[in-house]
Amino acid sequence: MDHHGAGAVARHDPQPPPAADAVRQAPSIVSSSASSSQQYGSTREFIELPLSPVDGYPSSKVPEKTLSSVIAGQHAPLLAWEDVAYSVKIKDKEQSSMRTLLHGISGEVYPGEVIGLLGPSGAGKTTLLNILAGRIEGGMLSGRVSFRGRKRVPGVFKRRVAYVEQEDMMFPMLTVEETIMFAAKLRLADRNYTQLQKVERVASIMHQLRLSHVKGSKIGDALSRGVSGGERKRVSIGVGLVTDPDMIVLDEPTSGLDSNSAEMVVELVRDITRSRGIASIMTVHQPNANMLTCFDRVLLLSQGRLVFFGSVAEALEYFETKGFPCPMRQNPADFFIDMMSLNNRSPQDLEASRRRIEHLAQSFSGSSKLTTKMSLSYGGLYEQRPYALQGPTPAASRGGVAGMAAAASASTTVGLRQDAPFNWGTPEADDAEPPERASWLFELRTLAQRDAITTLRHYTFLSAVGLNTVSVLLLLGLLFYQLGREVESIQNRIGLFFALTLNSTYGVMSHYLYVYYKAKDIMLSERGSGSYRMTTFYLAKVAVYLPFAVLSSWIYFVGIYFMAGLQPVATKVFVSLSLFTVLIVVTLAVTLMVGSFVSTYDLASVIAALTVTTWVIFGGHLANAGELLPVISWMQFISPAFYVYEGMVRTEFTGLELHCKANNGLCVARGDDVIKLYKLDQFTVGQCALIGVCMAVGYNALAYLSLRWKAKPKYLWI
Ligand SMILES: Nc1ncnc2c1ncn2[C@@H]1O[C@H](COP(=O)(O)OP(=O)(O)OP(=O)(O)O)[C@@H](O)[C@H]1O
Repeated sequence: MDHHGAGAVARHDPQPPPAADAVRQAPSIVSSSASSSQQYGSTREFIELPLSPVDGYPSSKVPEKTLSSVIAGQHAPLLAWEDVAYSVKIKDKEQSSMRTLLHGISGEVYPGEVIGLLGPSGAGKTTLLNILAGRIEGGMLSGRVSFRGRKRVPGVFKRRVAYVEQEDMMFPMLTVEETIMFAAKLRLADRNYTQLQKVERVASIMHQLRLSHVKGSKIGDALSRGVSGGERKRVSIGVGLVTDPDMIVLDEPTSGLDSNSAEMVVELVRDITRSRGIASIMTVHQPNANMLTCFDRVLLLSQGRLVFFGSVAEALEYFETKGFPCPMRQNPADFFIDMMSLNNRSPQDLEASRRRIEHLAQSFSGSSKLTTKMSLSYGGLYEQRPYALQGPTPAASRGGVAGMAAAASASTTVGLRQDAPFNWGTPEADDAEPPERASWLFELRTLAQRDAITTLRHYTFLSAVGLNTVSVLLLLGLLFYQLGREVESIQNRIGLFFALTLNSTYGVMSHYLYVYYKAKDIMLSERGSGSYRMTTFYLAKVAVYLPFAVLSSWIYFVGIYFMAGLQPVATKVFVSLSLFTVLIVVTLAVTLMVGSFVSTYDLASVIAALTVTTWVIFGGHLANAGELLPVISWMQFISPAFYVYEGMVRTEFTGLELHCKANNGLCVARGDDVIKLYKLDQFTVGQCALIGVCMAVGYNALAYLSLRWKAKPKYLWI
């Protein structure tokens, strides 16, 4: 049977299909956020569904408000894509060439529909999903994608589409409720939603995703036990749902889950899709037969080519007409994957499988192109959607493969009137403006609050900082204990300031670089959805990290100062501590700059260590500041350690009277002479402090700019 044949086009007003007819369960509306236009599935009522699966095909739960209204009233696809092709440059030995990962893929998804992207490994599922979600970077992209009948506006699209990544990017130390609540606070404008409304929305999402019983549990990770993998995935979905999106895009939501959890995730996505009248597209590596029944349509990909796009029942029938019937009792998904996989067992098998895939892709491309053209180029005509908007009937789900095939024959293809012509040009006014976002101050407060909680619950980090503080205090305090005023104490005093400079810079870099990378990974994922601004992210980090860094270093600085018996003069203590604080601020800024600029933690830690080493080498202690070769002497002037070290040494030695044991002509009895001897008299203490403050401001500005530059998504849009 040719599904696209003109004979199959039902040119009549759309009628609810049998699956929707079977709906008899009255939904209860618990909240409403009607934001979309009528044409694109405006039934955005938050409809609470019974939460446990019912016997048979779950579409019996689909409320009339959603599926039937989608079919009867909302005609245009939510997202449509035409001739999408994608290639990347690959380097093979000396030569570089282009490799095409997707060959002219077309399709569309309607409100209320769940689409499954299936195919063997390497078929291009994730690539296609990323293109449709507006998350593809690099390479060459062509074709057209429309959202709500118009060309996509990146700023609007990314806030109307929830993208659930394969890796769950969440803070392990936050609870389930906190994770979704922070997402709600950051993504919903504080002007438009009260705190109570956000709390209610979060509670409702947790209820719908069956997370209420674990709302107080931590997310966890490989190092700390938290919620189960299935629950974590549902939290990721919940985070995406807080903005009440028009579509959810999920990359391998079942990966790493046991079959029960995987099924539950897919079923919940289907329920949410139906109840909210939104659309869902997901890649699933190997769905079982039950999961397959959750997909209204499957898009089968092999070798980057479209092999089939339609309901499972239609796919089975289609393959049968092509001479490939699905064996009895075989999971249709496994059958599809077998049909689309290259068989490497022997050269003959490989060739045969290659020909089969080629044949299937070619057979489908002619027919699919026809329907795509029909669906994209109408103008008030009655047109047929390639496939009816209906899941397999209850008979299909209960009857396995045979049931599905029977359902396919029995199904009535619904002709849909597509009133609104596609327009690939300028978006409509209401689609051009992104939804209002949280105010700058509210966002900063929320991010700082989240950072403070995650840092305070990061026990490994806190232990590392605590251990460093205590061990440095004891080690340096005892090593330089009560230096006295003998002339030998000059070396110890100089050594102590060097040790303090060295330790504070290494300590800050090593501790904060690691936590920053963890937070940056989550930020990059959240940035893809336009969750918050870069300024608030950066300032929140500084606002939370700086007090930790400064307080911990104050503890050992003040302790060591008095243990070593440095000059107990209030102004000297204050000036030295201030200079030391400036060094901590600059070091943190450079840490954030390296962390923002360098993509991987491994490389960043090497660069950070190199930076600190250079600072310390040119810090004025290891080499006499006045004796350096002119070609490298300038490096001391860009080292913050040099100014801080010089400032602290000058503060301590100014006015210091030392005792010479024997007057053998080598004794330097005045601290001021020591400063001259070490050539640490190039700048006054005030100048050192001022230059340090300027460096703190400059490095922070550079850190922010590099973050902006590197974190700016470079997605390709068509
Ligand atoms: N940027 C890239 N450069 C080169 N090759 C790439 C790139 N991105 C993807 N590929 C290749 O394109 C093919 C399709 O990748 P994709 O991740 O989309 O497959 P998939 O169907 O999602 O596979 P899986 O189910 O194993 O995740 C693979 O062979 C992959 O190696």
